[in-house]
Amino acid sequence: MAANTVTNAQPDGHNHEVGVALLHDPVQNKGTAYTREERREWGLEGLLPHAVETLDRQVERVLDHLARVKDDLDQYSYLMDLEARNETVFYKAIMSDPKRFIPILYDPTVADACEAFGNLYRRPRGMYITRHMKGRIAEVLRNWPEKDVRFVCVSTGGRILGLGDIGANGMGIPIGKLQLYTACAAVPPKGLLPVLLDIGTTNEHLRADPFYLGTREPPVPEHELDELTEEFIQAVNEVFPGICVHFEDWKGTDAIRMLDRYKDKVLCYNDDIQGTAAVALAGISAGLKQTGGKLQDQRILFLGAGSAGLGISKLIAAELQTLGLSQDEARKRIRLFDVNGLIESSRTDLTETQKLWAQDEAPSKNFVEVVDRFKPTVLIGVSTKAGAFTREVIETMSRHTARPIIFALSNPTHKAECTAEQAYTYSKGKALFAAGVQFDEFEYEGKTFRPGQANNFYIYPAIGLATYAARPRLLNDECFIVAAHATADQIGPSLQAKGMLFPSQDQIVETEITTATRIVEYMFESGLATVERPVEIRSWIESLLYNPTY
Ligand SMILES: NC(=O)C1=CN([C@@H]2O[C@H](COP(=O)(O)OP(=O)(O)OC[C@H]3O[C@@H](n4cnc5c(N)ncnc54)[C@H](O)[C@@H]3O)[C@@H](O)[C@H]2O)C=CC1
Ligand SMILES: CC(=O)C(=O)O
Ligand SMILES: [Mg+2]
Repeated sequence: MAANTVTNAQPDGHNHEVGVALLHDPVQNKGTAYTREERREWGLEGLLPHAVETLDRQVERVLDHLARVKDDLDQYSYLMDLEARNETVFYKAIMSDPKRFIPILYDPTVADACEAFGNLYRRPRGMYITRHMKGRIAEVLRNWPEKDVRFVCVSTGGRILGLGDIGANGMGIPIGKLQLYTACAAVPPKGLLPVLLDIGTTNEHLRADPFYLGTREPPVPEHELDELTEEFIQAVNEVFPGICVHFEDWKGTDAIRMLDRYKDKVLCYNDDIQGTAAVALAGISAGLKQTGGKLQDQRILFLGAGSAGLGISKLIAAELQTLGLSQDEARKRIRLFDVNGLIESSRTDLTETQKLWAQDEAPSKNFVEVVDRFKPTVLIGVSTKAGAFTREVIETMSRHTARPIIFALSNPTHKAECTAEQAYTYSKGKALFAAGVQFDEFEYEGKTFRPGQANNFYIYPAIGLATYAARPRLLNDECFIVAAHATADQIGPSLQAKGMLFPSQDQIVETEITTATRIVEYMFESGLATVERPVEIRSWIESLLYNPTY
């Protein structure tokens, strides 16, 4: 047995595992695709059934199996197991039909996977950095076997989708987000590291759950979180030089504070703030192409003024300034309404970032009243408040606006501010609608409406691919504005004619390569890129892509 599991030194200096160890290595394992010669060479004879199969046949088996699994969470579990057995088959299957698999690996099924994380747990994936490792984080990170890590997606679990604080159960999100770097933008999976920064959780129900896998403590106080994060940021940069830190699903105020602290110092971004902002800007731009309106003429109202709402507001205001408006004029076109009412200047509970958006106007705790008063042309839900876009809200908006643009971005499905059916019915078919999840097409008075999916997965994998290729010093807001325009520009006349606000998910890899190409061009033009500029950017990016093959 021992002789059957040792590693053999190869001419290229790398070790090649043999025997059972090889079959248990998901990156190298080819399973039934090993040829007879390979089976002899690598000590696999007798360890595999007789048949020698192609990769395509292996993928067919996966698809055939999944076609018979009814429950999405069961499909998710099967796919996670597949990835742990054979990464090549996993990505080949996912990338064969991204539209079908994005909702399984990611939003909305990943929400169920996170909620059941402790029950579903089978094997470790990614890294768990806890408060108890303070002072030793770099040492712990060195336990990760891959040395050339290019991205770390890190969450505290403090605000997972619209599910609130679910602590270490949130690990499903960094895992899923990084899987989409590969599935949607062909970023090689080798250098992707999911991390759960386990700072404790406010979730008493989970702390009492016997299957909970995180630290059973309330979260560390803010100053301790800041120290822990500072050490983490320094440690990942020391252990994995050139790494990009992707912040995901932190508690809103932590998310904003960390991005403000690190965006000009290290290569990092916050997907909920910047990625979401870009996808919203892309959707609004696409919507305006259909209505013939101009961004300068819009009145944009947000329900929710946390990391997503404030991030989108900032990027829209930046875009308006490039169109010639002053900062004040830009901000006047935007209103935010949070759990305590309209953000306006008499409020005493606002954060410094929220104060930037407070206008001198009458307070209100009544959302319909604010809709009636402000007459938004664009309504964006980032509140986690399911059903908040009531019939009254949408009817009031529709009275003032010929083609209301309505985005119900809160995730997962049961947190959306309204459904597609509600948006189209309440607006009498006038709304241009998108949600964080994909709603089905809807027939209204003989017309078929195609809701968009306004989800940051249209943006962050492209940012990832651009970053992977150009290795920028930093990522600035302009990278996200470029990404937004590149995404919107890919909705050509035929998609526009179908009322689509986002590109088709069938060709998501092509779409994100096109977006990444535009971002990389900007990175070279602005001096952010640190690698040598190639003659032809797109073909150079294409030469770097992951291709699931043996
Ligand atoms: N579609 C997408 O790509 C994305 C969607 N989101 C979703 O947006 C939602 C919010 O995310 P964050 O802004 O990061 O969270 P956050 O916790 O930072 O902010 C939530 C905001 O909603 C407000 N709020 C809560 N209950 C409310 C109520 N009943 N009425 C009005 N406002 C209320 C809060 O006061 C706060 O301002 C989440 O559900 C998340 O899943 C976030 C990022 C991307
Ligand atoms: C999509 C996403 O990033 C969120 O809902 O948090
Ligand atoms: Mg998120």
